[in-house]
Amino acid sequence: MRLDEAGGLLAAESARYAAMGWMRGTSGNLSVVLGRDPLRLAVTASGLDKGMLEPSDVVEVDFHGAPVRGQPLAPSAEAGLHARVARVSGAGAVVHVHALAPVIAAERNPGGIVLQDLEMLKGFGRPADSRVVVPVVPNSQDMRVLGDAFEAGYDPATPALVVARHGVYVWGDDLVHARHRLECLEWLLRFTNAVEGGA
Ligand SMILES: CSCCC(=O)C(=O)COP(=O)(O)O
Ligand SMILES: [Zn+2]
Repeated sequence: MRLDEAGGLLAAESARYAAMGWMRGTSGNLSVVLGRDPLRLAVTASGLDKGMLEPSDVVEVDFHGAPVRGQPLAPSAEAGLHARVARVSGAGAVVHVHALAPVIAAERNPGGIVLQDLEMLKGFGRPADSRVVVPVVPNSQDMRVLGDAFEAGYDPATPALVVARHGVYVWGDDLVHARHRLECLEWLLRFTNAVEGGA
């Protein structure tokens, strides 16, 4: 995929998440894989209102999340984790939002959030009767620390990571696949929070 094509897709998906209230302020970031050998991603630029991105508000980064050449905008501060997730999982797209339900669920379940016997698990790529543990890692400003924590608990069958007191990452074959998974996971976590008591 070309960078300009990726920019259009990332801007449209970001606007959609922002309208859902999952990218408040300048929070959240999205990426799509442009090529695998070597790994290249298009990632949203840092610090912008993700509900108002232009297709040019993206940056091409390498497998460390660093810009591949002189580009006018800085990549997302979390580009390094996007690249790590794409590299380890083989996903074609990684999405990160600041929806509230995942953060509340992680606060209550810092060792991992258990989801079980729910029809919506099928929208997360798992059988309805399965037992899924969504990993939770402590927040860090160092993407290598977050990446190491992600990789240590990585289960190829579970395409999500919750960063405590921060937000959630979900990945898929492409941006639409990742969105469908995220929408279902957010529903599952809202359900879990409600059953456990509270929001
Ligand atoms: C108020 S958002 C704090 C930074 C963050 O967690 C985030 O998702 C946005 O960072 P970016 O560098 O991608 O704008
Ligand atoms: Zn974030």
